[in-house]
Amino acid sequence: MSKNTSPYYAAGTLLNTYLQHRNRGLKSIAFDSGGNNVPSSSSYATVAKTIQHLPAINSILNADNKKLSKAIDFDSYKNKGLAYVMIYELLFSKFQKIRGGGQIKRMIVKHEKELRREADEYTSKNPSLGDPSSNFPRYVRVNVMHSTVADVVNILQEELTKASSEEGNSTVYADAHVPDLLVLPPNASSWLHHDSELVKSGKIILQDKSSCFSALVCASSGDFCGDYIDACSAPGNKTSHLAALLHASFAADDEDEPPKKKKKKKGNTNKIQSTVFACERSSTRFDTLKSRMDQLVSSSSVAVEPTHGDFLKIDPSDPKYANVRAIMLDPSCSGSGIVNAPDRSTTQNSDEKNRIQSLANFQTVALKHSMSFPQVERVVYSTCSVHDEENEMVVSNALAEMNSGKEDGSEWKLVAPQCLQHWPRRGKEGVGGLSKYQADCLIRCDGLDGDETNGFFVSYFERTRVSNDTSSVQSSETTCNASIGIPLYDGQYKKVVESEAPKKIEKDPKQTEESKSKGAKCTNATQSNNKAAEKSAKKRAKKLAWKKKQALQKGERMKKKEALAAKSKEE
Ligand SMILES: C[S@@+](CC[C@H](N)C(=O)[O-])C[C@H]1O[C@@H](n2cnc3c(N)ncnc32)[C@H](O)[C@@H]1O
Repeated sequence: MSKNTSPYYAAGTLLNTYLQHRNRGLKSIAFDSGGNNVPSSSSYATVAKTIQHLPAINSILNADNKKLSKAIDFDSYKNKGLAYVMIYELLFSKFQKIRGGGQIKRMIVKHEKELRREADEYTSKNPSLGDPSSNFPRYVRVNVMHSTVADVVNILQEELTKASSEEGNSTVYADAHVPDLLVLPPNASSWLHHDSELVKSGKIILQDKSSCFSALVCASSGDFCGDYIDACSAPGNKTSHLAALLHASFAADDEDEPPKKKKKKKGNTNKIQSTVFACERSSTRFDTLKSRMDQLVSSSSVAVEPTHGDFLKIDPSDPKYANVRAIMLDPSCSGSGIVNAPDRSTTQNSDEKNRIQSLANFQTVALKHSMSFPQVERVVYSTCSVHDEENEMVVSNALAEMNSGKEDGSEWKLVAPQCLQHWPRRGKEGVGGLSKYQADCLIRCDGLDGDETNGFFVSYFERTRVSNDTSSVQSSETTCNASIGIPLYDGQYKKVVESEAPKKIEKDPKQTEESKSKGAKCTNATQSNNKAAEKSAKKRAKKLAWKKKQALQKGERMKKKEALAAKSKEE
């Protein structure tokens, strides 16, 4: 077949290379070579979709003792990539036909009827074929640095009502775990996408639910003191989320400040209270990060400083980072949790195993590096992988290495994030020798097992130091979406009946007690003998007491008002 006769030639060539070097991943095969070999976006998308459908196509060809494979003479094709792409186009693409000409096309089209019959049978047995994430709700994170949840809900509700059929559910829900995260039906993607005005204006970010967990845990555990490092940050979804959460927290603190203090602070309202250093190694991704931060971050209390370079080469004693108390580490990973990743691999051949192991080695080094910053009290480590090697094993290895031979009395411990205490899917006990208590501190998500979000893993560590201070301060609770006046999402858009819903964790009562007391001890950075943290903890406790008093007084006033109203009604 001549190069120019098929519109699928480039896609077929790319797919052939992928089939020969699966361990490298489609993205790196397509884009790492650079120059003229970079495929067009439509060729890349076609190959990505064909790869998602390979199990289906192979099953169709091989059914009934390879009946259709023999009929179209599949084994004789040198350009199998091209044949796969054509079968995908015919059976699964929106075009439902093969464009162009050529001998392979003629062979396939000759057996179109039988191919379609087998495809229908396969689809009826695999309803979420190709892209199970198409059943996930559309998650929308409101960027509270540019807008308010109420304003965005109003706009989205109007759009959703316009776009929905009369019988369909057209409600904008609030997510039950992540503040400022809204939940729309899965088909909202047809009108809400990256070119939508709300996205382009930076008022919303189309971010999957599980990937919001890292910044949520980082910002809502411990005290909001000091600076932050986002160690591997491009394209910056988690960075901007962290900035937004800190911004909202400082704004709430300002509102709650006793009036006397507020007066004193006048004229000093534009003070940056926290800087997020967003580190990124890749130059192209750094450019993306920078322009997105310019677009998304606008706060008088939080600054994001994009930093181009290798996180592993940052000197933990560099004075620039002296005020950093928390690190969010979301390093490169296999992406095996992303359910619609084109080359998501569930079975591991030896190349895939080597790739995962080398990723895990890098992840462990990066986690240990985060824990080596002397003044850092909290580290959040996350991946969008479902492999134990990149998750529990990394956690366990880093803990073992960082806690051994310590002479300063400090120790890194896993802590269960308070903001996700009701999330049911936890880590795996026994992997890497983790105890049940430790595994229960970990968060896992599995999009293929009912979680309605991509596979994800989050671990949260706190450094505990030997301290004589026994005063303890309540850990910060996340602002709950229940208070914003829209209904909470509770699976209303779930289409697939869950046969294997995530099991609730049955807690060992003894260990639950242990975890409670350990959690209470460790959930706050103020546990350390770090003076700054201690001071701000006392401040926070004072503020909490003041807030409580205000709430009580408000309650009293309301009661009096009601009593007066009732009395005047009676009169
Ligand atoms: C999983 S992505 C991060 C996604 C990001 N947290 C977000 O939510 O948008 C990992 C990023 O880490 C970067 N990276 C990998 N190794 C690094 C290193 N040693 N130092 C800094 N960045 C690194 C990669 O280039 C990639 O952009």
